Amino acid sequence: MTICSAPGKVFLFGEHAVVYGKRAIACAIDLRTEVEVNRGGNGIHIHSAFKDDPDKNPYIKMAIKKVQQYVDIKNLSVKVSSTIPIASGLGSSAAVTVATIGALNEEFQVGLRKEEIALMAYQTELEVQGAASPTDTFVSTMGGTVIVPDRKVLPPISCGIVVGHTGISKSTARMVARVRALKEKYPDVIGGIMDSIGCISVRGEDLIKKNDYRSIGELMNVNQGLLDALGITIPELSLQIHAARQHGAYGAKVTGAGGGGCMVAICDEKKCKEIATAIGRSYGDSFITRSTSEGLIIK
Ligand SMILES: Nc1ncnc2c1ncn2[C@@H]1O[C@H](COP(=O)(O)OP(=O)(O)OP(=O)(O)O)[C@@H](O)[C@H]1O
Ligand SMILES: C[C@@](O)(CCO)CC(=O)[O-]
Ligand SMILES: [Mg+2]
Repeated sequence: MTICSAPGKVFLFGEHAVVYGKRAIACAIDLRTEVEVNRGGNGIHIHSAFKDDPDKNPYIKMAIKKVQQYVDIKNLSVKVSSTIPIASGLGSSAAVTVATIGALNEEFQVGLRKEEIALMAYQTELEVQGAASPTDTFVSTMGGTVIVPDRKVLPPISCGIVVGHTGISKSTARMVARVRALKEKYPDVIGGIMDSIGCISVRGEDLIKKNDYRSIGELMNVNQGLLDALGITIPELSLQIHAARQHGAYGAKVTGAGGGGCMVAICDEKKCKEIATAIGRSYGDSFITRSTSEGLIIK
């Protein structure tokens, strides 16, 4: 029996643009998905409290298929438990994929290194979704603050992080397809927006190294303006974003694919409670979280 867990994430900068090779920066957060694998039984059985997916666990099944390229897995039970809101921009699909591959790697002594697990998890997301960047799977495997496609790992950020959750679920695959259609229709216009988002992430690396959270927040706000231009913000997310800014956040934006799901604000730690309350009053729920260095771990 092996148990592994892997974290969710927030994007500071670069979602959507990263699908086109632009730079993005994301932080692992202290919400996690735990996967327990047990050999034996009769066939492959998956148990998860999340049962809404019409495709019935596509990420877990694809993750098992990837590991089956290395070892014969016939009889197996997989149990999943998670504190990451699903289909909400916090990387729940990456966390369940990374934790599954990590647990199988350990249980069947496949010998994959962390970089290889991250790559296999990325290929899993790519096959299930049709399009994906390596960001979510890389940050979930490595923890800390990551820069993609460079695959740099920096320490966790040390400011306050508040997440607003609209409770409106969305599908990453569908949002990525919508942005792609817009880009194909107006390649010159949307291409320029993608370039600008990439520039923000390039500036962001230096600011993160200097712990300049005020400037990081300023650029998160600029990034949000560009995400809005891509059409991925909904009114409920805008309410939460503006509530966070009005109550002293350094910056606030959508995290992940948009179309619903979550926004993220960064702030002085002392301001977290006030901002979380303001977000919750504007729409949906909110919670305070932390950036973590703990990526994929074996329990
Ligand atoms: N605990 C879980 N158990 C089983 N499947 C899960 C679990 N968590 C996530 N999933 C799978 O991930 C899918 C949601 O992935 P999706 O990429 O749309 O959203 P997300 O990863 O939460 O957000 P984002 O990709 O924007 O960060 C679910 O439909 C389900 O297939
Ligand atoms: C929208 C997107 O950029 C972020 C999803 O968390 C898709 C991806 O990077 O795979
Ligand atoms: Mg996902």
